[in-house]
Amino acid sequence: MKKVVTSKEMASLDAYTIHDVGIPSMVLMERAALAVAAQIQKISADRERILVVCGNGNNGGDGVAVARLLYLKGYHVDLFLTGNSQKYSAQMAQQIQIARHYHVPEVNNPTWHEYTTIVDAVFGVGLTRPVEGRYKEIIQRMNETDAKKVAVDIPSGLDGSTGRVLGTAFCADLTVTFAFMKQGMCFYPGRSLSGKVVVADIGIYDYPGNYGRPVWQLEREDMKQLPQRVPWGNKGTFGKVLLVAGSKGMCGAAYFAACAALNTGAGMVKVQTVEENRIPLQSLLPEAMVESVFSEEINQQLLSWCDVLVIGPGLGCQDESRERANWFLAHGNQAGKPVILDADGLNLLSMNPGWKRYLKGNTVLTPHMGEMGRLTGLSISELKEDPVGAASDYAKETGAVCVLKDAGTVTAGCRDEIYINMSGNAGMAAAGSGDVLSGMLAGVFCMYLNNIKVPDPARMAALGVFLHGLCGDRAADAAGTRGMNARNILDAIPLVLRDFETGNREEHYGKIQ
Ligand SMILES: NC(=O)C1=CN([C@@H]2O[C@H](COP(=O)(O)OP(=O)(O)OC[C@H]3O[C@@H](n4cnc5c(N)ncnc54)[C@H](OP(=O)(O)O)[C@@H]3O)[C@@H](O)[C@H]2O)[C@@H](O)CC1
Ligand SMILES: Nc1ncnc2c1ncn2[C@@H]1O[C@H](COP(=O)(O)OP(=O)(O)O)[C@@H](O)[C@H]1O
Ligand SMILES: [K+]
Repeated sequence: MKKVVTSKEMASLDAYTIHDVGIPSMVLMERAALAVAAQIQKISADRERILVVCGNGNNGGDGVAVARLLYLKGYHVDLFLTGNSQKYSAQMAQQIQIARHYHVPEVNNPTWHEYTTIVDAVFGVGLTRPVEGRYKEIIQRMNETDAKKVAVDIPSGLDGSTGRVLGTAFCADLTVTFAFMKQGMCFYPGRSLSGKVVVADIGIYDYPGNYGRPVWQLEREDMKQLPQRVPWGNKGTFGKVLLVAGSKGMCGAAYFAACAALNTGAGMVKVQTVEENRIPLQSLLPEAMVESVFSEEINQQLLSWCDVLVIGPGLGCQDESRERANWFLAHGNQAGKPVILDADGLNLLSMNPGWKRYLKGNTVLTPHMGEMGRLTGLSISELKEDPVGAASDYAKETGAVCVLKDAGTVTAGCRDEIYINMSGNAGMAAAGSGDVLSGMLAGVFCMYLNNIKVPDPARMAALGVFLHGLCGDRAADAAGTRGMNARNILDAIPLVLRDFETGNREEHYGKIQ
């Protein structure tokens, strides 16, 4: 799990390390420059020509130090100091003095096409306003070259908190970022502009003070947290999922969610749906049971049978759908069962705000941007401006976990734990992917039924979101991002889970012959 910080938080961490811990700024800068130089050495052959473009601040200071380190290693490096010497930060001025001592070459008007690597040290996390004028022109020239492009800390022009471009931005192949992943590099377009990201340890660590909300990015390694399947279990042990899903003419969503729950390892699945969906569902997914009677007695039986509920995929918003959602949401939460509320379940929630009283810490809401707009009254552009804030505010307001789905899905619980998801791809922007997610989330909740240590529901939801993206990536490997569909994601679930299972099995039972 990697910590993710905003520009403002990074500035506080820098200041804390320098002033409270006592590590001099020049020491941090040297470590930062060493990390960048090491990465450049990996991608640049000896004879290549490197141009390091520096601004006035400490990001520029890093760049000057990088140029010096590479020059002293024998690289053909030129420094291009773009700013006004009157405005140099103290460290930048000191770095220039050191570089001049070693006669690192400087150019004022670079012949751009001669360079094979361009290093961007114009602006870092200190960018405060849109890039204009001469800086804009320089960044555009840097982007136009065919050289390999390396950004120091963050591509210049990128807002380190939102991922938005401020005026114009450097488009990097590689970004060497310091201490922590920056939030603006997790969201598009920042994520595309950053290229490959290496997070370098430069001696800045977390501190116990509260400088903001902790935000995390899950990694493959974290999937090892998923509990292994207990060897003594039966189908009841592994969880019973009830899906309140599907309406007349909307059977597919119920199928995707039900199949996803089974493929993620749930022991049994029942679908509460309309009679019209019985035959198609049972033909498509004979493993699932179907119930179409909606009565107090049958509903109570379904509820006491299940461990986890999914309410909403393909449910529709008509009166009869509203009654179904209302009954199972109200009673499900009263019974203390985890509820995944998705799709029309969320649309019904926005039409019936009184339902918020049914939401609890183990309710997971999975709105995409459109659904979130209906729930909160915010526009999509407002939501995209600060998805972390939007998800976390809504989680706090409702007391539920909010999974705000997008290319970088944000999962927030009401206890301030926030996750930004980086798995998945544009092939998942296709009908049915969201239904698969809701079923997978139920499957992940089922995995923890027999576990002594049950993580916070927000963590379980974030693991499900990450897993969903990994399955999307596996589906894209098989079918490409254009041709893949929700069924490819369903097919990928067992394969992806198997990767993590093999390790577990060997760890627990020794190598299987
Ligand atoms: N703290 C440390 O010791 C460490 C910091 N480290 C490094 O420092 C970076 C942060 O450095 P930083 O805070 O100096 O800010 P930075 O990103 O260089 O930009 C500020 C400069 O840009 C200018 N400027 C801003 N916007 C502008 C615009 N639109 N158009 C034009 N100018 C604009 C601004 O000018 P001003 O606003 O004052 O006019 C100022 O001159 C960080 O990313 C990392 O690389 C590491 O070495 C580790 C140790
Ligand atoms: N470009 C993308 N990169 C990564 N994940 C994506 C991308 N586009 C969509 N997704 C994921 O695919 C799913 C789409 O869900 P949703 O919008 O509810 O679709 P549907 O309702 O059609 O099933 C979400 O989990 C979302 O995060
Ligand atoms: K930069």
